[in-house]
Amino acid sequence: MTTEREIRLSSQQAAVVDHVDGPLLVVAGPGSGKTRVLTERIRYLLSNVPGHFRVLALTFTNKAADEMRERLADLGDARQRAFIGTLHSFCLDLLTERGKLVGVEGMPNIFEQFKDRKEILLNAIKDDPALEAELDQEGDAKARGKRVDAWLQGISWVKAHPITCAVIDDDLERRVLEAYDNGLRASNAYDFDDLLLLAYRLLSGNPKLAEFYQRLYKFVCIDEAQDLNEAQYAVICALCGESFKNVMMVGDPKQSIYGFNTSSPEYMDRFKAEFSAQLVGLTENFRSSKSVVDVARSLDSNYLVAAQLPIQGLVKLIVGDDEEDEAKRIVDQIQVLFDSGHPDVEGGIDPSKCAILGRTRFALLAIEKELRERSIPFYKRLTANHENESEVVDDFQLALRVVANPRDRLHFAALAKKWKVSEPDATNDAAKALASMASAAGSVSGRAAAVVAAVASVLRNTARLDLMPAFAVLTSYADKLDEDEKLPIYEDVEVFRQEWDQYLRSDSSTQTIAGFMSSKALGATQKASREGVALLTVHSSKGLEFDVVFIAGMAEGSFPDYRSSAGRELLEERRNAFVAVTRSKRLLYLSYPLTRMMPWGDRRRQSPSRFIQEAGLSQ
Ligand SMILES: Nc1ncnc2c1ncn2[C@@H]1O[C@H](COP(=O)(O)OP(=O)(O)OP(=O)(O)O)[C@@H](O)[C@H]1O
Repeated sequence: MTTEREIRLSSQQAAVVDHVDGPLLVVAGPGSGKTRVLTERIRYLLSNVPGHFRVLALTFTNKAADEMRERLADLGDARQRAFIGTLHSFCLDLLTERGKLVGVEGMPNIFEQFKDRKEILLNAIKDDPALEAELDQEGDAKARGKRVDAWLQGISWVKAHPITCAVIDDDLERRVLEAYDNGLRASNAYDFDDLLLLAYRLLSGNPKLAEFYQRLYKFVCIDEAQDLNEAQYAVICALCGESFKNVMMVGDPKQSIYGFNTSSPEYMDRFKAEFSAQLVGLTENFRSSKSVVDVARSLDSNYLVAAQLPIQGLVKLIVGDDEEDEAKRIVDQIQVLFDSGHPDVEGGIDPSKCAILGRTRFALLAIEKELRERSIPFYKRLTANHENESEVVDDFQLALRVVANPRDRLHFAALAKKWKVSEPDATNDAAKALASMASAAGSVSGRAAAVVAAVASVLRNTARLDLMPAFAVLTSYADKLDEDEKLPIYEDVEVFRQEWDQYLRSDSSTQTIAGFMSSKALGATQKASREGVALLTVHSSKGLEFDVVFIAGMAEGSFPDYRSSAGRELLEERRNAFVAVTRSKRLLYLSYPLTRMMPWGDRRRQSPSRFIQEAGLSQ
C-alpha cells in the first residue's frame, strides 16, 4: 500500500500529496494519515512547483500548527513561504496589514478573557439608560448577571453568523451589540469573534484585496474541515472570491464534535458543491489495532476501513463498584501495564503512552486523585493559559498591554487598582503614565518601579523587540526578596520566557509588543506539554494518539450525557465516543462505576453506556 519516498505514503495518500491544481475535498477517517498528507503536500508544493507563491495552511489548533511547522523545519528557507497557523492567527495578520479598510488601526488588541468582555458590556450598560432600565427589570443581582451573560452569548452567536445574522431585526439585541462594540472600540480592542467577522467584511467588501491574497497564496489547505462554522467558512469563501479554487479541505464528518459551538460538517458538503471540488477518500487506518477498529465500527457501521494494521490489540471492560473503585481499577491496570508491558506495544509501556479520557472533566476527578496518591505523573491540559503566581510579573503583563495599546482603559484601571493609585488621564504615552503611577504607588512602590524599569528596558531597544532585558530586570528585583517571594517570580518569568521564545518561532509577520500580546491571547505562544499520563476530555484529545487509552465514566447518562439523549445531540455523543475510541493505537479499556454519587448526595445505580453494549463488551 505504499510508494517510494522519504516518508511512507500509501497510494491513496500519494494521490492527495501530489495533487496540484483545483479544489479537492479529502474525506478521511481516523488514523488515515490526514496530518501526514497535509504536511507532505505542503512540502511537495514548496519543493516541486515553480513560481513565487505562498501556501496558506490553516489548522484547527495552535498545537496542530506547531506540529506541522516542526515536521517541515527541514525545508529551510522554503518553509518561510508557508503560513501555518489557525484561521484566527491568519485573520489577525490580515487585519494588522490591511485592517484600515474596516477601521482597524494597526495590530488589533484582543480582549480574550470573559471577565474583561463582561466588564466592557457592564460599563456600556451603565452608559445607556435604556439598557440599564431593561436590566433593572430583572429581580436580583444574580438574575441580572445571568441576563448579561446571555447577552454576551447572543453577541458571540451573531458575530459567528456573519451571513445568516447579517441583519439583526430585534432592536434590543442590536442595541446591546452596538453598546458592547462601542465599548470595545473605545478601548481600541476587539474580541475573538471580531477577528473572523472583520476579516470576512474586509475581504468580501474589497474584492481587489481578496485577489491580491489569491495571487499571493496560490494554494490553500484546510485541516479539520468538519469543525468549520459559518464565520470560518465565510472568511474562506470571501478570501477565494468568485474564481479562486485552489483549496484543499481535509476532514472527517464522523469526528465532528463541536456542533454545540455551531460547527458543522455541512460546510464540507457546501465546499464540495460550491467549489465543484473533486472528492477523495482516505480509507486506510494506520493507527489502530483490529480490536480498536472493531469498537469504532460498532459505533458507526458506515465506518469502512479499506486496510488496517495486522495487530490484534485488545479491548476490555472495567467495572468499578463506584467512581473511586473504578479509578482504583483503572490505575491498577495502568500499573500492571507499566510493570509487564503488552506484546502489542513495542518497547514497554510508560506513562507517556497512556491516556485516560472522560466525556467531561467531572468524570476524571476520582482518577486524578488516585494518580496523585500513587505519584504517577499526569497532565490535564495540553496547553493552558498560565496564571501568574507573582504580582510583579502579572503587573508587567498588564503594563505591556497598555504600552501596546495606550487607549486600553480597562487594563490601565486594573493596574491602577493593584497599585492603589488613581487611573491616569487619557494618554498616548503609556510609559510616562506608568512611571507617574509608579511614583504615586505607596506600599507597592518597589514592585511598581521594577515594572516600569522592565518596560523601559524593552522600549530602549527601538531596533528590535526583545523581552529578555525585561526578564533580567524582574529577576534582579526578585533577588532582593525572601525565598518564598522570589520563587514564584522566577517561575512566572520562566514561563513568560518560553512563551516569548515560542512567539519568535511563529509565522507572525511582525514582531511588536502588540503582536506578542495578541499571539498570547490566541494561545499561540503556549507550548504543548506532554509528560506523564494524559488525563483529558474527549474534546481535548482530538487529533492525538496513544498506545493505551482508557475511557472512564461510560455509563448511561454520563456518556452519552443525560442532556443529549436523542436526536442530533445523541449523534454528537456517538461521534464523541468514536473520537475517543480511535485515539487508541493498541489497547483500549472502557470503564464505568456501578453506582455514582450525585451532586445532591444520593448514590445512584448506573447502567453501562449503550456504546459499551453495542461493542458487545461484558466482564
Ligand atoms: N503511510 C503510512 N505508513 C505508516 N504509518 C502511517 C502512514 N500514514 C500515517 N501513518 C501513521 O498513522 C498514524 C495516524 O496518522 P495521522 O495522525 O496523520 O492520522 P489522522 O488522519 O490525522 O488521524 P485523526 O483524524 O484520527 O486524528 C500516525 O501514527 C502516523 O504516523
